[in-house]
Amino acid sequence: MSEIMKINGKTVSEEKTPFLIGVSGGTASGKSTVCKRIMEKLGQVNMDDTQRQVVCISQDSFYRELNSSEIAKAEKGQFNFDHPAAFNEKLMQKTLLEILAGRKCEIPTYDYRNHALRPDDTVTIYPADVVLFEGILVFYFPEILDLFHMKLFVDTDSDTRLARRVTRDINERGRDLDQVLHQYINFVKPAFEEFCSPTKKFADVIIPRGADNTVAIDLIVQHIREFLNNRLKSDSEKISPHISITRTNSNETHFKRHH
Ligand SMILES: Nc1ncnc2c1ncn2[C@@H]1O[C@H](COP(=O)(O)OP(=O)(O)O)[C@@H](O)[C@H]1O
Ligand SMILES: Nc1ccn([C@@H]2O[C@H](COP(=O)(O)O)[C@@H](O)[C@H]2O)c(=O)n1
Repeated sequence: MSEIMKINGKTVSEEKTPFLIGVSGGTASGKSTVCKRIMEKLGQVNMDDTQRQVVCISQDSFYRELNSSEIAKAEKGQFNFDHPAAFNEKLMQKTLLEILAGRKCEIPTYDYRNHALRPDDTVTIYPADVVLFEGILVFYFPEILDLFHMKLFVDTDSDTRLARRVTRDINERGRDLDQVLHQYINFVKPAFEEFCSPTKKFADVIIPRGADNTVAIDLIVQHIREFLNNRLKSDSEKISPHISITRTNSNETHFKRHH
């Protein structure tokens, strides 16, 4: 018998509810890189999307649409993308609730060069056992904060973050140096101090130095592995035909979900 539980007033089967992990931290702190390392260590990277047990979603997919005057500002580094009002909070919450209810979702990808979502370039998020949701303000909105089963904060020195951000925004996001620095000094840094940094207190685990901190990442991976093994055990006790398990070596376990 599957347990029935309520998530924000909605009834869902606990059996299907993924373990939702929030990953926050300042810009360029290494949130995506930490998530990538976790996925790699769990053997979840080179596999078909439909078979993944662990998936990662970026909060950037929930930036709200800008009007033409806001886009003109954004092009000059004069729009505040680090303020909570830049996000579509309701859509973010609705999508996470769908995910927690074990439903398949379509999520748009974000185009940093044009400051817009790509509605025609969506990613399908298939039901998974563990979902990582990463972004600068994932712990800011109380109703979203409440949904996480585990909260990680990537804590990287701000000079290191600025240095990485300059290189990344120029090389990958089509920005020039003046624009990056103007945006950083006027919006990114003050908003980090006002909205992101205070949410560090909600974290269960703080990861100093981000992806360089292999000890912290290994501990988190171990915790996720235990969750997956327990779920697998209870699934196989019910003789589920939907999941198969392969152990490739003593440290790596590959899980496959058959839809
Ligand atoms: N430990 C690290 N050492 C060197 N470069 C890193 C490290 N972690 C991240 N980076 C680089 O810094 C930039 C930002 O990292 P990313 O993981 O995308 O941060 P975030 O998701 O927090 O914005 C990327 O170009 C990434 O390759
Ligand atoms: N059009 C946009 C949208 C967002 N940003 C910046 O991205 C940062 C968040 O992404 P990270 O990978 O760095 O966490 C945030 O600080 C925004 O300033 C942007 O520059 N342009």
